[in-house]
Amino acid sequence: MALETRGMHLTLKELSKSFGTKTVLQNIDLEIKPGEFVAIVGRSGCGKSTMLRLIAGLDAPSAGGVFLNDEQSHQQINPTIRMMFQDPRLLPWQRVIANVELGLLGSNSKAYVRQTALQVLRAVGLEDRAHEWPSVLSGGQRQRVALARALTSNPSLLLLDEPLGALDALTRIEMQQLLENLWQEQQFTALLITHDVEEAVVLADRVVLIEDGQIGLDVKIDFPRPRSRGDAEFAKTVEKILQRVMTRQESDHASDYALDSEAA
Ligand SMILES: Nc1ncnc2c1ncn2[C@@H]1O[C@H](COP(=O)(O)OP(=O)(O)OP(=O)(O)O)[C@@H](O)[C@H]1O
Repeated sequence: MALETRGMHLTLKELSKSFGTKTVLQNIDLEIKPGEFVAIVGRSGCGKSTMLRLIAGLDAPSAGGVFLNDEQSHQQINPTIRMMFQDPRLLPWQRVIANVELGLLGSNSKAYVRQTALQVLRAVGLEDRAHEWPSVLSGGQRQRVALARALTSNPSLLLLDEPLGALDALTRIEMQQLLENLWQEQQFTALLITHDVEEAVVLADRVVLIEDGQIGLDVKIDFPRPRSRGDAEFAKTVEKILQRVMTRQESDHASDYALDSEAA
């Protein structure tokens, strides 16, 4: 696996997206440094997945732009960006190894593709399941295969749309640790959508809250890693972000409270 820093520098400039008359994202300015891990939180329907789709080039902004390593993206598919979803989206008619090999696009030799896929499967702890069908794996194992597939091509940006949302609590914690380890090792830039504020504070360098189509909070998390959920500062930070999310859910008016983008 590559050890050099090669995370993507991602910048959103005055990014807006509307569907018909409904404005979902409005003038979003956000800079994510190479190798940074940023978590996006916010109430259901606030525009988190829409933001990820714009970054991935799967949808076009209504105004403003997405800049990948300082170059404006024009909806072309960028092979150094990979996505992972809540549903692992494995091909059931392909064995685990073949599913992982799908992550390696282009004209690589068969031997290279096989060797790389096995190496990444080893990194997610599933090398011994390489020749099985996805259907015999557990939900957590399938998500590990999806993570392996996303990482085979050494992405510079990994977009994670609630990838651990369907897992049980223990498997989820194990996957968080695996994701953190692989991110530290491979040094890609990571953007994680999650409904779980604790997960955001465990994993991210920054937690960004989207509300009313804008950035309501941008909180730097600088506790040492690996982070302990039992730590008093940790619990305080989670609580403050949660309070803000919940306050907003109960409020009908954006002007009911002031924006505070300094710290939670
Ligand atoms: N293609 C589309 N056409 C019309 N409306 C859309 C489209 N895609 C998303 N929306 C609307 O945009 C809003 C934001 O959707 P989005 O999926 O980005 O929210 P989200 O924050 O990811 O929600 P959740 O947390 O529930 O997944 C929603 O009101 C949704 O109905």
